[in-house]
Amino acid sequence: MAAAEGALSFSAASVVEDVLLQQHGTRLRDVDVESRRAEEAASRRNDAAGWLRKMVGVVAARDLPAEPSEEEFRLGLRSGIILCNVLNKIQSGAVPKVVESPSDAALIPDGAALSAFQYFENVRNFLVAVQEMGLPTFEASDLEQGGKTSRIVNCVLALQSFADWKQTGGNGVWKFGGNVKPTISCKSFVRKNSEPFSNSLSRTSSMNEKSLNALTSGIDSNKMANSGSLSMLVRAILLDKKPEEIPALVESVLSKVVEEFEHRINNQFELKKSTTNDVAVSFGNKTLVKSTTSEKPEDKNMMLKQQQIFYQQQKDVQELKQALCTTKAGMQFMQMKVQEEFSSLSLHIYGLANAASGYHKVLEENRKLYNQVMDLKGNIRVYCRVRPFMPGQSDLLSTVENIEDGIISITTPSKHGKGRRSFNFNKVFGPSATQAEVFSDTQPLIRSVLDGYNVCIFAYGQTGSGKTYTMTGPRQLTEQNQGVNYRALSDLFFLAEQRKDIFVYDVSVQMIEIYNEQVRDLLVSDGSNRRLEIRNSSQTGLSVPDASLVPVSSTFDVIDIMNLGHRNRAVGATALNDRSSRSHSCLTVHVQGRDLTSGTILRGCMHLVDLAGSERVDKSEVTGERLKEAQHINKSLSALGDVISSLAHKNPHVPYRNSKLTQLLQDSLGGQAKTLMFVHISPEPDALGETISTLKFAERVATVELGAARVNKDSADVKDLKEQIASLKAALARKEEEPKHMPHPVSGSSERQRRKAAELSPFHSNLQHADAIRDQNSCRRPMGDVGNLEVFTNSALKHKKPSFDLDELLANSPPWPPVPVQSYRDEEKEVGSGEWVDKVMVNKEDGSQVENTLGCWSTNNGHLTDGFCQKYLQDSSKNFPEQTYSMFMGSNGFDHTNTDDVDELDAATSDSSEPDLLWQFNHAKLNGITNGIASKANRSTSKPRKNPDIRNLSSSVGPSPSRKSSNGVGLPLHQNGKQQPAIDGKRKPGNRK
Ligand SMILES: Nc1ncnc2c1ncn2[C@@H]1O[C@H](COP(=O)(O)OP(=O)(O)OP(=O)(O)O)[C@@H](O)[C@H]1O
Repeated sequence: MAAAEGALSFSAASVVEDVLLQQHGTRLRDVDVESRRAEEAASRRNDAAGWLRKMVGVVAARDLPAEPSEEEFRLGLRSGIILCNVLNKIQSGAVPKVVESPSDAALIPDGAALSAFQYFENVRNFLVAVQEMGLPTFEASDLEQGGKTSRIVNCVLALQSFADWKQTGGNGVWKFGGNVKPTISCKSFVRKNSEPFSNSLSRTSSMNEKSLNALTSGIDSNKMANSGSLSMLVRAILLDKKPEEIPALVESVLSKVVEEFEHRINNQFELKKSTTNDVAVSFGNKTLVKSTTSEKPEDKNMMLKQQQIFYQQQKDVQELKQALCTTKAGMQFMQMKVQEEFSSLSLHIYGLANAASGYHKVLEENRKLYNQVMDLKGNIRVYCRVRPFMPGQSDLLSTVENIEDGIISITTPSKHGKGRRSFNFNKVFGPSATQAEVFSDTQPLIRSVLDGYNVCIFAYGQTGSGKTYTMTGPRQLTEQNQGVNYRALSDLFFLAEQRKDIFVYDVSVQMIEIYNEQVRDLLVSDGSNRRLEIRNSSQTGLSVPDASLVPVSSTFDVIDIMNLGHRNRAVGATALNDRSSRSHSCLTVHVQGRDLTSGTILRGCMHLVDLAGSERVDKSEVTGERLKEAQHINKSLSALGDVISSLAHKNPHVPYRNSKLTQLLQDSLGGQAKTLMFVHISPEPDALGETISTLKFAERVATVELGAARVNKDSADVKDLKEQIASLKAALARKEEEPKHMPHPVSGSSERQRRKAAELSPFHSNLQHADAIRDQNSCRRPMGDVGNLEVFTNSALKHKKPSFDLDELLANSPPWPPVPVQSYRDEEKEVGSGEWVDKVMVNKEDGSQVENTLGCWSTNNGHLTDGFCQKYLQDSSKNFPEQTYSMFMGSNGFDHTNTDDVDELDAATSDSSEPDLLWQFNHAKLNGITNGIASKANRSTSKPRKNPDIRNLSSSVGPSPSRKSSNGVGLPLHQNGKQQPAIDGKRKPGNRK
């Protein structure tokens, strides 16, 4: 409250006074309050001046008259000397240094100015001391003209009161007001007023004064104490008031005073605020505006406080600046760090980008290496699969004796009871192998397709051996028994998905069928049966550009597509297999991959071929249309064999155009293409002939085509052959002990036959050679002693050429396709000696072959016995099946056959005569032997053939019913279908079924 009061520039008394004047001014005018106030003020001034003079003495207070006017009073005290000295008298040392008036003012130049300054010091020191003593003060400006003298008077009188209190011993706490003697005497006041007024005033004063004093004491008791004018005013107001009116009056005055007080406080507060702002602004501008510097102590305090606040604020600002600097430095540091991290990150990213491109290169390299490994494994791989017995065949004994490490051993009957023949493949799957197991080794090829390679997977085998099962699956298809086709495509999608960050692949499929050498689209939905052309030089890169090309993106698409294909596929019923497919079906998957980084386009193509079964015509009991189908099938399979054979020998010309099948597969056979052949065999004993033929061919393909593995395989063969040569030598040595001459019962007819063939043939030049061969025949040994025709063939070659040429050897191995051996059981009965298969081969492949072969061989060593030749020729004269013929012709004659013309093919078979056949066979084998590889000379000499018999014979492919007699010699039939009489009369008569 004291602080608040100190800050106020007005007193509560003045406020009350003003309020009372405002409310009752008009009435007060009547009582001349102003004059009375002036009178009262003069009286109090005189009291104060008198007391001061008394205290400091008249001399010292020479400027202060005893009854001074307001002006005199102010000027008298203006130097502050009197006031300071009086104060020091009351309380010594209250003002430590009092600036005294110079004794001679003239000594001081510009003394007035200096004095004013010094006086101001005195006044200020006085006011500070008085304030510290708790006495009412005034303001320094009150000593100037216009100032409030009454406040100075109040202060002096309060000082007097204090001095009196001190003089009386200073007991208790001095309290201004309580100790103050009222300076206004009622008497003198009353003296100037009329009696009734005086009475009324005296009557109410005791009570009313108390009320108003109580009213004002709480507000400004110090100042009110000596405020005679206020008392007078109060009295004047209360003069005519009744006692019961006074509370309401007091209440109204009080509320008015509070209102006025609040109003003034607010005004002052506003004023202070603006002053503070001015000061702050001037401080901010670092110029201290003197005019704003209040000389009042409250103002000074305020200023000090403001200064403190200002300094505090400046300090805060400094601190903030410092914090800002620190933050800035921190930010710069962080920026630097971010920069550093950014550059290290860039380096890291750069490294990663490098690594990524390196990874790309590694992937590329990986792909190359992978494919190189695949190449090293061999471009053509051969897997063998054995079908399990069909339901209801549990009582049968399997012909498959053992399967181990890619070697399959087949039980074969021999003269000693039981023989065994082993074949080596890349892999052999037994009857219990699952579809997944079979496919697992195929998977790497799928990867190659995505790497832009062409792949061909085909299933080969006799009818009902499980080709369709391997490639597609059984009729009731489940996820487990899905075949290679489905798995290959889902693997393709899977790998494509895995590579999707590197490559984008488009996959589309075609499905076609080759039936009777006609290409049909299997993906037509309108049932149209249009013949399609195969164009290997097509712009689109598609072999069959007109076939439906259906984009696929999932295994489900593939299943749909293949279901459609299977519905459209020509399926014919045969006696062997009611689902036997008589056409080759080919699902071709075209893959185009775009490298997302380099933009390179890779194109791969995969043929998944389910070949038609190479069934034995006689067993299938087919005629007419079915027979025609069979002939076409065998013809195309032969062509496939020729192509593989040519590729194996790296012939400059590969006879792709000999069949639609090879034409179709041209891009996927040879070159960069990778080929996988699934060879299927049936386990039944009655399929043994087919099984052996199939396996022989397959082994040959595997041996020939395998790259790196070829050496090992070749070595095994060489070793095998060497052993056989050794055994042959031993046999020869034994034979040398026997009689030199043995009459040959069939030599005459044989000679006649051979000569006739030679005459009909345009190749007269070979006659001489044939003679030589005939001569050698007299030295042949019986088959039973020889054991294996192939051995002889190979041995002869070996003998002829000291440096062993494997290719040549292979070229002279049984040709492809291995045409089913006819009625081997019959042959077995007839021959009854030697290793079963080879024996069959000997018997079925006719004596001419052996005659020639051995002739060649004998020419060089001259040790073959007549007994052997006799037996052999005998056998050959009665057994000369056209299958055997075609087996040998397969690799030599198909490239000049008009394969498109089925009727011509039939005519060929019926036009053939036995001598022609015999000659042709001899000629072929002769050339085969003398030239090593199925010679070109043979082909070139065959080409100009004009003789229809010869042409037709050479073009006969596969099991032709017209040539397929029960005696197996392949007696020619006339066009009417009747068999020609045997030339030598020894051939078994009999018609084909
Ligand atoms: N590995 C096997 N497991 C079980 N059943 C098999 C297996 N292989 C083939 N089969 C069954 O044998 C029968 C003949 O098989 P499939 O039709 O596949 O022979 P194919 O060689 O395709 O005959 P074709 O040449 O006439 O088309 C079918 O009923 C088939 O389900």
